[in-house]
Amino acid sequence: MLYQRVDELRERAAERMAGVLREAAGTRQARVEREVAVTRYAERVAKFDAAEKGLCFGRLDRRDDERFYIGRIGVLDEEGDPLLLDWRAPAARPFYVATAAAPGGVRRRRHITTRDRRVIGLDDEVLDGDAAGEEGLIGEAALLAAVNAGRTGRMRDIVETLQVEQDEIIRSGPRGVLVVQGGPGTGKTAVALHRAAYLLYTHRQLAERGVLVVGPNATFLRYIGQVLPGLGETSVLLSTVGDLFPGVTAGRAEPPATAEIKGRAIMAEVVAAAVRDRQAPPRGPVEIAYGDQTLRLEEEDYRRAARAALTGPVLHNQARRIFVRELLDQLTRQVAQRLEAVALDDEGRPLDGGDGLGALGEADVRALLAAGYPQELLDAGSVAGDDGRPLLDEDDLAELRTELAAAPGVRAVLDELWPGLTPQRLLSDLFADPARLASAAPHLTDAERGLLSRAPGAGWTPADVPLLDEAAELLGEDDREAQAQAARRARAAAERREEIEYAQGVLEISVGSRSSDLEEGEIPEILTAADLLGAEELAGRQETVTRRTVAERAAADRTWTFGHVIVDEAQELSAMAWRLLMRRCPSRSMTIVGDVAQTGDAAGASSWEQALRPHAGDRWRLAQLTVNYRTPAEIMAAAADVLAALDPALEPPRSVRQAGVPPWRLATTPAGLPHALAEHSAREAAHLEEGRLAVIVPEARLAELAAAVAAEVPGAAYGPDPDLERPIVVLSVRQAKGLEFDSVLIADPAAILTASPRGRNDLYVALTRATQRLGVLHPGAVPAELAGISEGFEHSVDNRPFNF
Ligand SMILES: Nc1ncnc2c1ncn2[C@@H]1O[C@H](COP(=O)(O)OP(=O)(O)OP(=O)(O)O)[C@@H](O)[C@H]1O
Repeated sequence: MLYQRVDELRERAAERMAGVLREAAGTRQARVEREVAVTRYAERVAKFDAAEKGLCFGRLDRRDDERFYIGRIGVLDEEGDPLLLDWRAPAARPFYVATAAAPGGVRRRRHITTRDRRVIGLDDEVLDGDAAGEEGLIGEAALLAAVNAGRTGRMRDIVETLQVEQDEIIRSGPRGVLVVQGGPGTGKTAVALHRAAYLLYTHRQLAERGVLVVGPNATFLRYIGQVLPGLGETSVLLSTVGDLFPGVTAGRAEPPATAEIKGRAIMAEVVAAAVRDRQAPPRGPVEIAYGDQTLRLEEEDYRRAARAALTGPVLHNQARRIFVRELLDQLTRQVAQRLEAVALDDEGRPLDGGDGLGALGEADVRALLAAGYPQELLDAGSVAGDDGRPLLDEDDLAELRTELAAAPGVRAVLDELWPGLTPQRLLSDLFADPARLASAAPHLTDAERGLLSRAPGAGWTPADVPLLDEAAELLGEDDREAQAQAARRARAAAERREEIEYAQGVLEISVGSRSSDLEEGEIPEILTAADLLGAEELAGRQETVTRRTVAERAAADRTWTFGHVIVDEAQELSAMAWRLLMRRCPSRSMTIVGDVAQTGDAAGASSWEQALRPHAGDRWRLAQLTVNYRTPAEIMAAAADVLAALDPALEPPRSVRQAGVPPWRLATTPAGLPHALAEHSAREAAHLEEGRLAVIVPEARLAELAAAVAAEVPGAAYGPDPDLERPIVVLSVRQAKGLEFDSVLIADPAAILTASPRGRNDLYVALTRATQRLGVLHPGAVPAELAGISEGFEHSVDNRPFNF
């Protein structure tokens, strides 16, 4: 019935759209109205399409005999009464929160499973007010089916089985900073994404500024990339911090120790000092070659100009305009005075022609000509008017000034004293010059400054991006940059005008021919772009694929501020990255999700308090997630040992189920590890059939061990941005963060432990990636933290002991 109704509504929307397109739209006003209507109908059609799979997944039977169906979208009948409630609607809420102990008017909750358009399963819970029947899980059967399902390399939405503690976070108001702390597998990522969908549905105005979702790397963003479009939401930009500076591709890797230094809060002061250093007074007077003359700037001249430039809170490049103007004024006066001095005697009378002009240099003569001195007066040897007064009036001085401003010697000195700077130039110059670094970063040690040093043009790293952003805030727009941007905008506007005209043509031809083919009232079966879109919209879509949505406009604009910002794996963010994100969200409407026990990055946070205090003081609220939906209890027990070694005060999350397969470990010889790993990878892969296997290895051994695995299992994915949809993928811990797999093999845990000061956190992350099976291969003795895992894998693949 619901699918039938959705089909009807979809057809009606398509029909209306076709009708609107057939209407003549002669005036501009009529065309605009047509476009608006067409866009609205096109959005409706798209929404119905997105909800096709699992349209309805629940039913609530109330004690008052009312019955509601819950689904991905809301659907009304002819009278406007609800047939299907959107999962985000307030009336749908009991589906997620009603329990046997607190049924809230609900008698029965039904989970409905569909495949294509057929119901293939029902699961009922009777909520009879019996507190003893309280299990703590909502829709247990549907939930367990979801968590046990094989993984595909793409995250799925969880609207059908959201749990109470998750629902509370998702529906929490948008204001202020909400921190969601939870152990591995507690659904933090899933909750963050559903919260984005909920906020966009409930607070429509958020769509205008869009929502930013920040994740740790490109692989992770691809992993979660389908969830929001699947929920019908597109006003969301997914990005890493490293991608938030338009025009810079932060593709270079660097040692973790360097990234750690770049992430420290003190780097804000280093960048500010680096900017100030570019405004430093010269040591002693500066001589400027100007034609065949030499002009001279005293330190005091510099200081006067700098004082004028820096009155009030101005940015470096804006201040430069004032500085340049002041210094040019001074130089103009200097040249003018010199001209007058050589041309007039002490009483202001013109000098004798021969002597006076003899004292003038070639540049002076040129300047005088440029300043409007009549050639004949110069020829006559006089530089003053008949009345004996100098002829350098305001206009003459202005011209002289223009000439000075264009003189290469003058430009070079101005550039030296107060250069126009882009963030890129500021940082390249800083990192390439030990003297600049020493001056801007006196609080770093020589060794730390050494780590920051690099040749210009080496390429940017993700940790550079917050520094570039910081610099951009202090520099303001560089003149050249502003000009280039204005030119780009003008070009884009011209191209867009052309495209609109072209699209209008396409639309008219297309609508004309289609409508003539159609019977009265018939709608076209296959909708083309022209059926769906108005000319302007069509032009917009053709313009460039990346300029279509709010999210994409936001991605191209460094100064864009978002309606809401969601940060995933937020524990990894450095202090400098936090500063950048806070600038993108002045309203501080933010959701921050993560687990401080999983922090692997040396620049990351060890407490939320420490990360957030500088930006939000104590004005942030904490919500906790406590149930692990990913890692089975057997594997979580092994991970808990590592967590206890990390900090005995930390509580592991409670697993929602057992897998029935205990984790195993196996000792190998150091030389035998690659071979053993490859063999076990092949066995696990064969065992898994449909699911996904991850082999997690120490970062330093990634290339070597991945090659060994790929030699045994062709098609295994690895590399900087591996394809997670392949059956086997070899990853470092850093790459595996936030991801999950049916089965996981960990190689050389001792090397993971010792690779960084946060080695235990890393091992904890690696151990908690599996949804079903876990094996550990350790060359030599087992690290103490893993001694609790039973040796040998008789419970695992094929019950045969297997030793290398
Ligand atoms: N209510 C739920 N119903 C079904 N599946 C769920 C539910 N909550 C979480 N899951 C599943 O549990 C798994 C872990 O979720 P998610 O990746 O969001 O956890 P996380 O807290 O971000 O983990 P980590 O900190 O390890 O990155 C996912 O497969 C997710 O779909």
